[in-house]
Amino acid sequence: MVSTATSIAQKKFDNCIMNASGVWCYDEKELLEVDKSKAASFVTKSGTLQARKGNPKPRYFETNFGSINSMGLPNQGLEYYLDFVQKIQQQNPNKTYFVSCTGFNVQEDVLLLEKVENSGFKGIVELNLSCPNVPGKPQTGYDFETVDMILKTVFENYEGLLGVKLPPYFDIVHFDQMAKILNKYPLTYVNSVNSIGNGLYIDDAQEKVVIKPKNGFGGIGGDYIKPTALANVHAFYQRLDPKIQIIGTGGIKTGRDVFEHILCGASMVQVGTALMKEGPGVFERLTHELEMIMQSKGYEKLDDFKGKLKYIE
Ligand SMILES: O=C1NC(=O)NC(C(=O)O)N1
Repeated sequence: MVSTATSIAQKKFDNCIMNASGVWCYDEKELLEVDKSKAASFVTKSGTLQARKGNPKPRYFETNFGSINSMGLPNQGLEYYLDFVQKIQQQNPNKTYFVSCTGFNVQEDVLLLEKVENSGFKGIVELNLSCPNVPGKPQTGYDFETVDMILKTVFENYEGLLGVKLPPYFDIVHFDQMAKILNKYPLTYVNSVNSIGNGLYIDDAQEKVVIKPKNGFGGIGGDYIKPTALANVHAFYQRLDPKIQIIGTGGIKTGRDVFEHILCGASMVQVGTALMKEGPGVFERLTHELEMIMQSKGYEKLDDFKGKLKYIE
């Protein structure tokens, strides 16, 4: 009998597949639907200090190969998500939940994590360092000195479980430099990747972009980004202290994609575009497909193949 169970920071999950922050996690209704699905857990939309309306619509568009979005961090505010998770935690005391948050500067990041600690939240925090869609705001994950300073400052006070959501990197030297910084801190996990920022999708018939914000520039997800996602998962798996686990996000729409992310070193995978297209039923399908692949290969548990990607000698 195969098992798709996994653990992050000794927190056990009966499955290794969950939602990606930003998808099906905006409000209580969506979060409850993911909670009731076959997903291992849920992560909330990145909460900011104040609730945000986000960018003008249309701000999300699906293509045959994925999606483009410039949501602009629409969210109910961190406290809404903390209150909701506290409530649902009472009903499921043995389940570990994830709350995502993001500040617009280090002071905000510290404030957000203070709010988390004061709320008594006992799950895992995902600090989003990679939203590409707030006009005028950079993707923090590409500013290495700032990431170093944020983590140094945050860990001076925060003592809970903390993961970071990173943008995709495209240069081996950047993997080296980023891993050197991340290895200095007691991180629970690194989540690679967020969308590939500032792509452009065009409607040829209308000769027009398909989303309104930023003249059509938006984060790319789906099939387009799987090779990049797998490379980032494996690059950090190769470089990070084994105490820092990897969550793989990007391009997952079949059990094979889940299998490949785990083969690259992921302990958990998150689903964005495919969840947006299919709804929370996607978790049951992906779990079944992964189980079939494991069975056909004689693997009983994730550790039988996690991180065991072979190279050509
Ligand atoms: O981190 C994010 N990544 C995305 O691709 N989009 C959202 C957003 O725009 O809110 N945030």
